Amino acid sequence: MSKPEVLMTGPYPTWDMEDLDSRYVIHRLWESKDRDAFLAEHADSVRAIATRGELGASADLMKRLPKLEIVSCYGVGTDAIDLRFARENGIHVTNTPDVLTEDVADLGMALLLAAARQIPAGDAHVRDGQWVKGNMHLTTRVCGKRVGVVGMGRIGTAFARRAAAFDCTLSYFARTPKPDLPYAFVGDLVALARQSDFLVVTLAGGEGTRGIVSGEVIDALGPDGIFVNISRGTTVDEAALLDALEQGRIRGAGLDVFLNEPAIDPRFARLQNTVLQPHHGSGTVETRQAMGKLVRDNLAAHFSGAPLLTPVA
Ligand SMILES: NC(=O)c1ccc[n+]([C@@H]2O[C@H](COP(=O)([O-])OP(=O)(O)OC[C@H]3O[C@@H](n4cnc5c(N)ncnc54)[C@H](O)[C@@H]3O)[C@@H](O)[C@H]2O)c1
Ligand SMILES: O=C(O)[C@H](O)COP(=O)(O)O
Repeated sequence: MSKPEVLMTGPYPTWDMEDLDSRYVIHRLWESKDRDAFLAEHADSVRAIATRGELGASADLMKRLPKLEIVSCYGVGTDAIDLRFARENGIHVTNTPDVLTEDVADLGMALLLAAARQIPAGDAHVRDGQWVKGNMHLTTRVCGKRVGVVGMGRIGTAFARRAAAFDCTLSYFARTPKPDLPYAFVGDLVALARQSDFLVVTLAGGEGTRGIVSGEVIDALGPDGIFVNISRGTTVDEAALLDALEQGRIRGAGLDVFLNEPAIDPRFARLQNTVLQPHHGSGTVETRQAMGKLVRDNLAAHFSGAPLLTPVA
């Protein structure tokens, strides 16, 4: 039997590419010189898209592939996939939940610690020879503080567990209370920010959460507050965040996600009170291997008629 044809929107690590190449005919969209011509050439044979969280699959792309059966996403966030179009057209969508949760939560904790304890500044103090001239300025304690988690899903819950181990007091904002969790539910995001020392965003992206962390929420966090975002850049009013950081209206931030990645607003690079990461929450070998395996297992399940492991649509 001939191999199913799969359109890939961007590359995966070598260990995935080798396996995918052995099982499927892979069409590498990112290598095409003329995207329209490339899609037209393979339109009648592509049965699957293997994509990444940030590349997604738009309705426009899916429309051009009339034989499309499944979109398998390397990432848990499906905000860049037009789920409505997929559902209306009977196209399956899968993602990679759970396998990345712990590493993303780890990075969230690392960003909080790095921003509060100003680890990059301490590193520079030692590295640049400033230490012999004098001691570094004092920083902010993390343990025992009040942490507000915005969006209490898998990653939010894993982050809260870590913060609890630092003896922090946890409260959270979600659409509905989670009675199984031993943390206080706060249904008003401004109120949550006002009563928190640190605000940590772990929400899903997409239109439902766009700009939900508004200027008002950031101001409510206050001049001693630290903001951490490990969700999507879209969840925060980024201009308001930048203004607040530049003007010292919040103490600092730890950010893994931004608008317009990777060409982020250059104002971020000039901030001394902010720790930046290149959307690397899931960026460990262990997690990326597990994510790639899940993408491949979902495709294999689909093409063998078995139930999908992690269906979204
Ligand atoms: N930084 C990274 O590298 C990285 C890695 C993986 C995931 N992520 C992001 O983290 C997000 C969360 O992942 P997860 O596995 O925890 O997903 P999840 O679905 O378990 O959690 C998302 C939470 O957001 C909540 N939510 C959605 N819309 C909301 C709204 N309008 N108001 C309040 N709460 C709302 C949901 O109820 C859910 O609890 C992903 O969607 C992705 O965007 C980032
Ligand atoms: O590559 C990514 O975007 C992240 O590592 C994981 O994807 P997600 O953030 O879409 O889950």
